[in-house]
Amino acid sequence: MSAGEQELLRPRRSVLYMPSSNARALEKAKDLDCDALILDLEDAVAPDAKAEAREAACAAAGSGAYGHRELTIRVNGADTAWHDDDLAAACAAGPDAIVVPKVDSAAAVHALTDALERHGAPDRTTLWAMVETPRAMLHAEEIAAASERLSVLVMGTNDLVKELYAEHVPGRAPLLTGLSLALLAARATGRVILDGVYNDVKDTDGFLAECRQGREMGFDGKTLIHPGQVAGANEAFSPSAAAVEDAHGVLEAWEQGAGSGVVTYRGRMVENLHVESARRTLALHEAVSAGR
Ligand SMILES: CC(C)(COP(=O)(O)OP(=O)(O)OC[C@H]1O[C@@H](n2cnc3c(N)ncnc32)[C@H](O)[C@@H]1OP(=O)(O)O)[C@@H](O)C(=O)NCCC(=O)NCCSC(=O)C[C@H](O)C(=O)O
Ligand SMILES: [Mg+2]
Repeated sequence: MSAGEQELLRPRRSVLYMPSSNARALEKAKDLDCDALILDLEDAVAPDAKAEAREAACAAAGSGAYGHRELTIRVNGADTAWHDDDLAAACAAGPDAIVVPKVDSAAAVHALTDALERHGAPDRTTLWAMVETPRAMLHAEEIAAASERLSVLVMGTNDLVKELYAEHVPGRAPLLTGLSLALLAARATGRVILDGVYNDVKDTDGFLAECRQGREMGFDGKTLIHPGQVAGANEAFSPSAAAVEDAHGVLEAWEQGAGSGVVTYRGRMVENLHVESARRTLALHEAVSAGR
């Protein structure tokens, strides 16, 4: 399996944001069952807390205290006074990835990868680009393809709703074009893509419905804002027991019909492309199980 294929199978079902200014949240995250953490310096941190939050995020990234969880730092945007200092500090801390908000062109990605090199970020530190503006939706493919260092696209659905003058509604009809454009770009370029956050931390049914929608659309996982959302996202973005059983059945039926280009399983047509999907389901299941 190539490095790119392995990257696509790394579980990122539950990716939890937390304000880096919140010491309690940083501590609590060490015991949460999420696949990845985004230590935020941007929206969740007040201007007068930015410097302290930066220090806390970098200390956390270098602490080795977060176990298997992928650890990332979200810096402030390129158009802010904090961006350069955030990038320099994050590069020195060397998290698994640096998350950058409001990336809207290939040129922006190039400027970021140049900055990562200039600041001596270790090779293991990749770039996660947040796509959250109309311009980013229209340029999603060139953003995703701009650098091999860019491994993940992250939907910023709050900013997208704001920029579109849209509204948050069940089913997300106003966002479907943008979500689909970003998904197409991620899949066309072999990148991972994470769905946006669900703001109402008390609305479990609404949250689970949005997880299901994201999974059905093809997202690899969901960004989260509260520990109470982790278990639901893990379940929604893991292959279910039924899907795993079905995948084994597809492979068995295919092997029994060796040589013929088409067989049936449980009354369904099975061709080579279905076998590839079944293999992916099993590989994902294995990757998720290995992390437990
Ligand atoms: C949304 C919250 C402000 C809710 O906070 P609160 O009411 O205090 O939550 P609880 O009392 O239910 O908290 C229970 C315990 O869990 C800990 N906690 C809460 N949130 C987190 C978290 N995100 N990570 C880790 N731990 C967390 C509390 O400390 C409590 O612990 P304990 O004391 O032991 O009981 C709050 O959840 C929050 O701040 N969430 C994160 C907000 C955030 O990071 N926002 C920025 C990212 S979203 C975004 O910007 C997306 C994008 O850019 C876009 O455009 O869409
Ligand atoms: Mg945003």
